[in-house]
Amino acid sequence: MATEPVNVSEFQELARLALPKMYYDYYSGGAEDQQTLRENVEAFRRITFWPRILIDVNRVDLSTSILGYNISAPIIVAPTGSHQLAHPQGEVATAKAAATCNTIMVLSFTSSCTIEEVATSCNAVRFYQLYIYKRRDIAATLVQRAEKNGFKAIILTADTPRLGRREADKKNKMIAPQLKNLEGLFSTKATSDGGSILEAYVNETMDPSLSWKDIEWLRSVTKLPILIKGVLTRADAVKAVQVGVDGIIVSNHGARQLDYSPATISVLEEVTVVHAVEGRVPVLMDGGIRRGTDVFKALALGAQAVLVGRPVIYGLAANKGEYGVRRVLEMLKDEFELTMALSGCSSVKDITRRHVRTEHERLLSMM
Ligand SMILES: Cc1cc2nc3c(=O)[nH]c(=O)nc-3n(C[C@H](O)[C@H](O)[C@H](O)COP(=O)(O)O)c2cc1C
Ligand SMILES: CCCCCCC(=O)C(=O)O
Repeated sequence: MATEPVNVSEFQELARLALPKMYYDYYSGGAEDQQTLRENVEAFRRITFWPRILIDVNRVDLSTSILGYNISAPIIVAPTGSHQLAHPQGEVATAKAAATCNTIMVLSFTSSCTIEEVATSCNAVRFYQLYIYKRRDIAATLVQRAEKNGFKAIILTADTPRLGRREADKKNKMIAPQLKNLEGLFSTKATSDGGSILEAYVNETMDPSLSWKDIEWLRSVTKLPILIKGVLTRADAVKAVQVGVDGIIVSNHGARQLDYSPATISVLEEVTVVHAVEGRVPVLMDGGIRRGTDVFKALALGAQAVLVGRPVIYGLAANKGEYGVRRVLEMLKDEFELTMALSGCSSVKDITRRHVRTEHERLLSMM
């Protein structure tokens, strides 16, 4: 592609050209038949707008706040692993872009750069994403390091008792992550029987017995707010509120875990995660956000903000580092701003359920 990308999706092809096949497949792939991977994007396309006219949109304010932190737009960097496979500056470049765009970065447990490197690189508001290994002391140590280094919340990813079946990774014999954070604490060596080494590593280390009662344990090792990532059902949303989490992330892990789980935008309201929660804690969502219109749709259906995974990596990988990530975030913000103006919303608070029509409503209207 000779010209500069004009939308977020165009970064994907640049990333494909820039990356070794093993890494590109790891970043872009989903589980098994990749049905949920396609659906995460397609489900947004089935939602249409009910725009309002003759409303003063001379000034459009995208800003919002999450857990009390003001951000320039409800678009946050999702936790994704191994950024140094995409660019030598890894998560430091990503964090700097998040800081420039005045948004939150969620640093992955599987980051290539350390908690300390990211913390000292810039002043982005940072949350820390946690996986819990069989060796619980690892989680406790990392949470405490994140807290000491100014991270503002813990995101517990709860959808990965084992790794999803990612067939490209099996064929490519995907390597295990280089987890610099674990140096001196825990080995990242693993052997596989000829398939994905990453998968073998995860299945050896992750604690599949993790359960709701462990939230209490996590509370006992940190004062930071705890958000649960991976909620897809009303029952789990209710449970999460009952056990006292400080926020919920509706996510299917970018379709990398259980194939044929629903597209996240389709359950955000439909499974009434939002209704179940009834405003008691913030509800965020991720999966398939590729346009500013997607951000608007997610907010109209009750999310307070969205997280963006692959597009950030593609921006990073297109040999552009911090600049590429910044461009991705800026493009999404620009498109979101235009969507607000064309829908008659001058602030995020003005976005309501009445601004969108779901597939379900369209079908009902035909009966
Ligand atoms: C390459 C890659 C690595 C990921 N690593 C993590 C991770 O370490 N922890 C986590 O909670 N989620 C991880 N995720 C899931 C993302 O946080 C997020 O849920 C997903 O990417 C959102 O979908 P999107 O890529 O369509 O935006 C990863 C996703 C990708 C694509
Ligand atoms: C402890 C290693 C976890 C690797 C999985 C990273 C991830 O969430 C993903 O690839 O998806």
